Amino acid sequence: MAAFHYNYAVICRVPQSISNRSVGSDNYPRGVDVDKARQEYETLREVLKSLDLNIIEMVEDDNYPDCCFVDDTTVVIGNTALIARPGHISRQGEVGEIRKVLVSDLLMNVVEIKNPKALLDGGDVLFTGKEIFVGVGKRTNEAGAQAVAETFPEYAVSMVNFEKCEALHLKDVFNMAGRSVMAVAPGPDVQTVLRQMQDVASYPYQVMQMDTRMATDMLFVNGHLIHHVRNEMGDKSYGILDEKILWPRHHIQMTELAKIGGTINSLVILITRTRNPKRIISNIQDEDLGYFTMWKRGPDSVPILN
Ligand SMILES: CN(C)C(=N)NCCC[C@H](N)C(=O)O
Repeated sequence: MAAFHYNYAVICRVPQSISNRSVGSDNYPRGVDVDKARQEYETLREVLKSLDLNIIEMVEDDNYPDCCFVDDTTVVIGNTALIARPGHISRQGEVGEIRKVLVSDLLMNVVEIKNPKALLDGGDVLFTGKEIFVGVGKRTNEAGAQAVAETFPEYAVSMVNFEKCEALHLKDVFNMAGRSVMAVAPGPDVQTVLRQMQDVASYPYQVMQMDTRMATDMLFVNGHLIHHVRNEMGDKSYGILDEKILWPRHHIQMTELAKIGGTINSLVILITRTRNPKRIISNIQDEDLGYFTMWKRGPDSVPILN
């Protein structure tokens, strides 16, 4: 199977309201340090920019304190985007702006979930490049997993029972670190889910066992691995990466956003956008779209397509 080369990354700025209104901020009575969270986000944005990606940066919306965690709002593979239905009610409205970006700017084939009972967080969907695993647990139910299977019939889609896992999202504890290397968090609850995945997997993966949860949070994009700085993930896990990952690595900090469940992978929607024969794009070619584009009213805003 050809390796995926992503050409777009959709990200969203960190809203001020994340400080004390995000899901999970109750655990931090002193609030999240928004300036620090924004620095973390900006560092990630700069790394993504260096990786041959067109960046679509959405302006934050204080009505949605978790809006920067864009990965939960959609599942995108190829030219198709399934709009998620976040399992936490406060997050369901986030999909509106994402839908607009996917439809109007990126001209994707956008699919809506039909079953009114379905719940789906993108953070529960792990696309390995070859097949899809959907964790059914705190935020995603079976009907949500079913919607993924119906939307992407060209891939094997396996539902894994994630209910007993302590983590909130599947991608808090499983992530791709390379083309067939899967990083796995420690803990018996995670190992139980891993066994389920191994039982149903259609392809062999090399399991890279990490020794901290945070060390598992990473993003593999265009042959590069973005992960945490050494002191955040622990020396042992860092040593594992040194030994196993022979492709370029980028080290960033994510401690502030992690306080409210944020991860590196949760901040990015990666897209491989090819020409879509069903929709006509006025004379503009991908190459003309600009290196750094801004959705909505940002000061550097550049219209992507018109
Ligand atoms: C793996 N992914 C996508 C995530 N970890 N998402 C972070 C969501 C955090 C937010 N406070 C929430 O509770 O929804």
